[in-house]
This record gives sequence, structure tokens and C-alpha cells, in this order.
Amino acid sequence: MSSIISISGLSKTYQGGFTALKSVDFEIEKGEIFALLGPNGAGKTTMIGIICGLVTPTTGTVTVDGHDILRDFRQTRSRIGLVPQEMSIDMFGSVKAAVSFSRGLFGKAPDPAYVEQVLKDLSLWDKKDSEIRALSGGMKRRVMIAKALAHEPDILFLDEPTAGVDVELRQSMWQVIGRLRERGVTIILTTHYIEEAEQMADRVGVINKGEIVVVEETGALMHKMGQKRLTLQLAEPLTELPEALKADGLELAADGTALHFDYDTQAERTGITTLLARLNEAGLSVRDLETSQSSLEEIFVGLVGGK
Ligand SMILES: Nc1ncnc2c1ncn2[C@@H]1O[C@H](COP(=O)(O)OP(=O)(O)OP(=O)(O)O)[C@@H](O)[C@H]1O
Repeated sequence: MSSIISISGLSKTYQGGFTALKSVDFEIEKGEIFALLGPNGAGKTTMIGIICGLVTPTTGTVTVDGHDILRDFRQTRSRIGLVPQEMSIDMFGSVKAAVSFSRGLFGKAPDPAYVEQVLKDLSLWDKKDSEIRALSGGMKRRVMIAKALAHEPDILFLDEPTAGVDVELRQSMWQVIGRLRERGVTIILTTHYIEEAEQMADRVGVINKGEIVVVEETGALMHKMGQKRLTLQLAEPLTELPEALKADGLELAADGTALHFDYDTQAERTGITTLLARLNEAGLSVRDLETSQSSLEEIFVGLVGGK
């Protein structure tokens, strides 16, 4: 994989002195879905604003396919489609006219076949002649994506694409994003929904208070950072944990039928072998056991929670 966006030493201090980004470095790979995950005010929108040329960085450099975003602004901006967080859409006129107009803004010659393809990809083709203001909220969001794709960008930024949309629409947005990726578009989305990052992203960057806390392949992040929980189903229920086992980090389930043991998958020793021996010594027999991995949600809370 080669990188399409390189961010190096990027900082932003707004007028008034607030520092929203603190020397951020990372790369976006060509063709990937990258989720930028972070709590409110973490700096996600600021970062997107800088890459898209809407916010001036205080220090650092960003290149898009080797071109500096400040020096070669027109060239880099034309490679990028941006779907902003807030609904910024002219409600008058038809869907097709709005999308064709957005294409024209980038100086691209009309291409009805391309516009048709975009509208079809977004399941908007049967609404092409509808007035935008007459569409549902979800359809309006799709129109925003269509407008962002109108000039054939190969990088698409989606700032919280599914904020405030219902579960069904969220699923269909995920499908839309998946289809775009299949067509080779690099996608960077910001989200508060860990589930969204977990389901869609190839890699996740966690940002907190203007700093990138971690950038990792989604599965590897979950694997690497995840705690695992071992649940031991007891042959005989207990009313309380035997005295001899109280120092072993065990937790008795509320109904007394199982013991839980949390361990670090990365640790040199998980402690499981010792634990099983200790249970044996204490005369407890285990009927069944299972392990479960923590979700990205728990990892995320662990990463940003303590700061
Ligand atoms: N124009 C501005 N002037 C001063 N401070 C700003 C400006 N824009 C953003 N900030 C501050 O910078 C910080 C980062 O904001 P930003 O919008 O980048 O966060 P975010 O991660 O996108 O948050 P959210 O998830 O709420 O959209 C916030 O504390 C915000 O108040």
C-alpha cells in the first residue's frame, strides 16, 4: 500500500490561543477506509478542515499524493470530496441539477453519464428530478455525498456521516461507503460511533485533545489492545468466593454459577494456567469455559478515559 495523504508535525492554534491539534503525524493509505475516532472537541473537524484547505495550519505539512496542500491548493483540493458535518445544501432545485452544479464548481466539463452513475450508486436515480427540499433527511445526506463526488475526487472525507440517523439508514450509508471503496475511492470518516469504525474501517486513528493516541489496523487494534475475559462455568454454584481464591483477580457472577477472569492478551503470562491449578487446589470443578474479547468501545474508553 502507498500513502495518499501524509501529515507531519501538524498543529493548529486558533486565534484566541486554543490549541486544537498538537503536532500530529500519520499517513492515509490509498484506497483504505480510515476512521478518525474521538470525543467531542478532539480536533477531528479541524484536521479535515486543514486537509481540505478550509483551516490554515499553524505548523506542519500535509501532502496529498505528494503535493503540498498550501502550495498546490487547487490541485490537491480537486482530488478531494468533502461531506461536511452540518447539512450545507441548497434546498432549491433538483437533485441532478445540484450535483451537476457542484461538478461545474471544480471547472469540470459536464458529464451526464458520470452524474448518472453517482446518483445510481447512491440510490438517488429515481429522485433525480425531485426538489431537494422535498426529500427525507436521509436522502438529503445522500445528496450531500453525491455533490461531494460530483467532480470525481479519489479521496472522500465524511465528517460524521451517520450522526443522528436511524439504524436502518446508517446501515445503508455503510453500504454506500463500501461500494465507493470498491471503486477505489479512499475514504476518511470521522465518527463517535465505535461500532461504525469497527464495522467499516480498515484502520482506526484515535484522536483525543488534539493528539493522535493510536493508529492501527482495526482488527489488530482490537486484538492488541483488547483485554479478554475468561468465564468459567462452575459445576456447583457458589454463594461467595472461597477465601483461598480472593487474591486471584476472580469475580463471582451474581448468580454464583460462573467465575470471571480478565487478562491481557499481550502479557507475557496470562495467568490462566496458574488460575486453573488454583481452582483445582480449592476443590472447584469447572463445567465449561469460554473467552470473549473486549469491543473497540471498551478499548477506546480505556485509551481516552484516563486523560
Ligand atoms: N474557529 C475556531 N476558533 C476557536 N476554537 C475553535 C474553532 N474551531 C474549533 N475550535 C476548538 O477546537 C477544538 C477542536 O474542535 P473540532 O471541531 O476540531 O473537534 P471535533 O473533534 O471535530 O469535535 P466534534 O466531535 O464535536 O465535532 C474544540 O475545542 C473547538 O472548540
